[in-house]
Amino acid sequence: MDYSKKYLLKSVFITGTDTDVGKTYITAGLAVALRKMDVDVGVMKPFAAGTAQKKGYKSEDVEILAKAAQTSDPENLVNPQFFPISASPYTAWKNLKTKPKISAILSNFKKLSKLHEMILVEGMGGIMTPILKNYYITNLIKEMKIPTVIVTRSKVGTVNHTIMTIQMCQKYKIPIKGIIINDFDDDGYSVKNLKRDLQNLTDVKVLGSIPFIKDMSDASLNRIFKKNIDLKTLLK
Ligand SMILES: Nc1ncnc2c1ncn2[C@@H]1O[C@H](COP(=O)(O)OP(=O)(O)OP(=O)(O)O)[C@@H](O)[C@H]1O
Ligand SMILES: C[C@H](N)[C@H](N)CCCCCC(=O)O
Ligand SMILES: [Mg+2]
Repeated sequence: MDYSKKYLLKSVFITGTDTDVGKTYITAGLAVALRKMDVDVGVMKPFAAGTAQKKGYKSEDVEILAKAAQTSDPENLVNPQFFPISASPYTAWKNLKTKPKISAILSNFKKLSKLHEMILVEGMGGIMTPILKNYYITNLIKEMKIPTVIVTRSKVGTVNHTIMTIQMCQKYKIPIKGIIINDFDDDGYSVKNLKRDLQNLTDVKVLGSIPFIKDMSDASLNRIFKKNIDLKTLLK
């Protein structure tokens, strides 16, 4: 079946209010829970950066995502570009002279969309991470023509970051499926109050919150995400 037509709309970009907010952990958990609902889910990390792993996938993010989705899609399809420094694609380009390849990202996304019902695409850093001059994660999401989920922490300061991220989505006319609060900080806001305030201040739905995950096994992720995330809205 040519999924690219029927299911592309189901694909979702997972962005966040910053790097290290938990986009990989949340994307992995969503991939496991959706797979357990018999959704044929694929994963993509268009750009990855950092210290390359010695074995298997270069990017640890990609390893976590591929394991969660249990796909055997080739690495160059899932992660078309890896930069061996911890930086944005733009900075990596300026430092390493390797230009980010947007066309490869978009054509690989199309190929993956033909192989699965739904693709979860993990971003990189926050939504205004620069890829080229005047081309950000926002522009990439627009060209992929898919909605986004925003991952935010529960630490104090997250309200500002979340509102700024939402306002950038609105500026670029990117549909927002919802917010997921990654409540892995022990000194953050109460999730109940944070959910109340974010929804009141932004009119964007909070799809749920995820606690500190001790066990990244399938069974654990499936239990946590099924219990805490409104997957139906995600699949609408
Ligand atoms: N819910 C969680 N439970 C336990 N640890 C978490 C959780 N979420 C994030 N972490 C911790 O925070 C680190 C960063 O999370 P993660 O790699 O998912 O961030 P990211 O937003 O994907 O970052 P990047 O922008 O580099 O892709 C993880 O390596 C893990 O140690
Ligand atoms: C390497 C790191 N873990 C991320 N993958 C890349 C984060 C880019 C951040 C750009 C910035 O806002 O400074
Ligand atoms: Mg990540």
